[in-house]
Amino acid sequence: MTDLHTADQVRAAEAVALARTPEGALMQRAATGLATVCLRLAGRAVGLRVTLLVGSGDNGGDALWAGATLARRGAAVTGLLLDPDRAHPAGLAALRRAGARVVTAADAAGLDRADLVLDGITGIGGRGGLRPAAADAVGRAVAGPGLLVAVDVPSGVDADTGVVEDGAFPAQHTVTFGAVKPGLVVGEGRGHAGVVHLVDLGLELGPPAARQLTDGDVAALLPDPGAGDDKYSQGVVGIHAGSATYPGAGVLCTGAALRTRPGLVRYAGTAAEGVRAAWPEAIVSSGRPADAGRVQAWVVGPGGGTDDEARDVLAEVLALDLPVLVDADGLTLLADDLDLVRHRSAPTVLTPHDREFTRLGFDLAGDRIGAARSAAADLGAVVLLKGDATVVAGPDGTTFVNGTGTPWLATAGTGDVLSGVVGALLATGLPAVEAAAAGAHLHGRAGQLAAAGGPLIASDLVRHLPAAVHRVQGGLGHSRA
Ligand SMILES: NC(=O)C1=CN([C@@H]2O[C@H](COP(=O)(O)OP(=O)(O)OC[C@H]3O[C@@H](n4cnc5c(N)ncnc54)[C@H](OP(=O)(O)O)[C@@H]3O)[C@@H](O)[C@H]2O)[C@@H](O)CC1
Ligand SMILES: [K+]
Repeated sequence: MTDLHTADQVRAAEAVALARTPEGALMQRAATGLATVCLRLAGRAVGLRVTLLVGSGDNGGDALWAGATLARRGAAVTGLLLDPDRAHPAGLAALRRAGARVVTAADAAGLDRADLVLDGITGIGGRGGLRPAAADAVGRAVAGPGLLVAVDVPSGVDADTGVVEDGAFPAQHTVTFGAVKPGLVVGEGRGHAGVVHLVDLGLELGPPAARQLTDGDVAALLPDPGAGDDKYSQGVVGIHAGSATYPGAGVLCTGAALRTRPGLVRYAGTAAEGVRAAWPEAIVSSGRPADAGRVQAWVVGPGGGTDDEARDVLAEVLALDLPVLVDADGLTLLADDLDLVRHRSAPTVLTPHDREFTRLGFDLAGDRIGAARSAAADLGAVVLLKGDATVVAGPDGTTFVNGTGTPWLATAGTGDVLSGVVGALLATGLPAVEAAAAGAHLHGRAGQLAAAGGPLIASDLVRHLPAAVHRVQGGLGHSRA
């Protein structure tokens, strides 16, 4: 599990640690970790041309100290001071002692010829868009071929929300201190942070603001069937998706459920003929969900249309005292009567993309974690807000950010697959927020595996689900972390 802590949480823990350690010790620890990662990434120090973009706070101090270490190892380091009078004094002295060049913005020629650029403009103390001198330095540095490494947080990225301001530093790697901040793994911030490396500062952090599951965490939520299990004990999922004219959503959703947890899948709906042809393993009927027989969780909505019949089915399923996942057309219908969800006592999982989220009446202004959380609290439901890094929030504030997403998943039908995966996990009896988070993780892993063979379509995802389950359980020679 990767715990995600906000800037305020890190600051509070740092304040406690600072009071217990000699002056400068924490910054030394951070800078040593930073230099170590840089050396590993660059593969050498001697002759390496390094440019430090140095802001006026402690983030700049980290860059200066790390630059001094690299210079002592033989790198040709240039420190560009964006606010020379306010550069971290001890860090600057160390850089000069190590023999590095120190320049100001007026004298910054050659910025685009570095092999490695360290962004120490702002960290968790940054506010808003970069100031002109900083933005100009970023623009010139990124025009070159150098490896782009952000110190703690890419400057211009909000550490908590992942909102990216114009001119922000587009890092390929981010070396972050004390804890991974949510803004490095969610929204546009994920793309700007690149690969995140955590340097442990030994901080005593409280409960995280959000979490990211690892393969090992998901494996623990998916125990293999035991000798005493039968098709019912693994959970029976019911699916109402697709239509006679467009059976695709029913076929994909049913297939995904079967491939995730092949206990028993019941399909009830008008795509019965297509689903039966595709999946002889499913128990298929064209009747109403309430008549489908024993079911432990329902999926309703994908490709089901928005007519009166679909509206009746949605109300009928939501009236059952069982976990229910609502997606796609079901969300469109739900937007007219959110009380259908608010009044439930059994768990509900809603899986909107951005447009469906706003259609439900919630604001989505940059802060995806905050938005998903407030919708979940308002509705008393688990909200899975789809995205490059899908956010899953429970009504009690429990929050997960998915780390396995791939842009290849942005193709038709992948949402139907996700609904089937999460529905199958809900039917096993997992708490709804964990079923949703684990489902998003598996769906992403299946996407990564499918995309390894080139562009993927949704049915490739279904085919790769067993391999994704195997992968998270430690198969294919991969570690679980
Ligand atoms: N505390 C600790 O123990 C440890 C902290 N550590 C490190 O400290 C970092 C936090 O340091 P911090 O608090 O000094 O803030 P920081 O991120 O450097 O930014 C503030 C400065 O930036 C400026 N500035 C603001 N916005 C700007 C903008 N848009 N564009 C341009 N400039 C802008 C702002 O200027 P001002 O508003 O004051 O004029 C101010 O001078 C943290 O991320 C980690 O790297 C580690 O060493 C581990 C130990
Ligand atoms: K930075």
